[in-house]
Amino acid sequence: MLSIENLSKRFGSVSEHPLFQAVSLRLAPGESVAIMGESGVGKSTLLNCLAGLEPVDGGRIRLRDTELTALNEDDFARLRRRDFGFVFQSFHLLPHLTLAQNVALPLWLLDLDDRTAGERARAMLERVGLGARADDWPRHLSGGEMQRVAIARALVHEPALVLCDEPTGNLDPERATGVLELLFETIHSAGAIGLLVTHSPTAATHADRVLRLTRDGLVAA
Ligand SMILES: Nc1ncnc2c1ncn2[C@@H]1O[C@H](COP(=O)(O)OP(=O)(O)OP(=O)(O)O)[C@@H](O)[C@H]1O
Repeated sequence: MLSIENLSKRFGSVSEHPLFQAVSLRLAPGESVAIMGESGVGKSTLLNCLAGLEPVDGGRIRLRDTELTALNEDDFARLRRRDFGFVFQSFHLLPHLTLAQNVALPLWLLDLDDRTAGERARAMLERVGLGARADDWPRHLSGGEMQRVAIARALVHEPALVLCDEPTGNLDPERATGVLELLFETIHSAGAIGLLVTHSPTAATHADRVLRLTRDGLVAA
């Protein structure tokens, strides 16, 4: 379970109006939500707060039994490696690693041995339809294929929470649909919680629920 209670975030002095406040949301394993909202309202900042990359000014975030907002940086970094997956607009594949090595990265960071990490990475690449390309290089892939690898990397360590920031922003509509179907199918079947930030109403329809972020919280879109 992910539980966000009354979250608020402010940049600048306390006299300034918060960027957003009263953000509350509960999501069970296997559930997903898309968050839309006008440019600059704080969608990416909200994801950064959830990932512990930005401090919050008020409220609480709990994931499973852990209050994330009470963790110190080191503990959050450990938990982030284990329980979070990320998919961004830019695919962030490492060019000097093969696809299998890119996907194995989160497992190496969790100290899995090379052999197990390699096997799991290859199995995950199979799931996203790129098993035959495991030893190929990122530069040989199309944008849609790169994002499939990024999805495999985001989910290979079976994270509890997958944060996606405009994951199909660099893809044409046809590729975007295929990638989103794969992304949400993989999140749901893994029993993970998916949180998607997007400007695209079409992309948002792939999530179970669509919400809009406002300065005063999340409302139905
Ligand atoms: N580290 C920071 N320091 C100060 N202001 C920041 C910082 N990060 C973001 N902001 C400001 O917070 C506001 C929200 O930014 P954010 O990127 O979260 O919005 P967004 O809703 O994701 O926008 P978009 O849809 O355009 O990507 C913006 O005005 C931005 O300039």
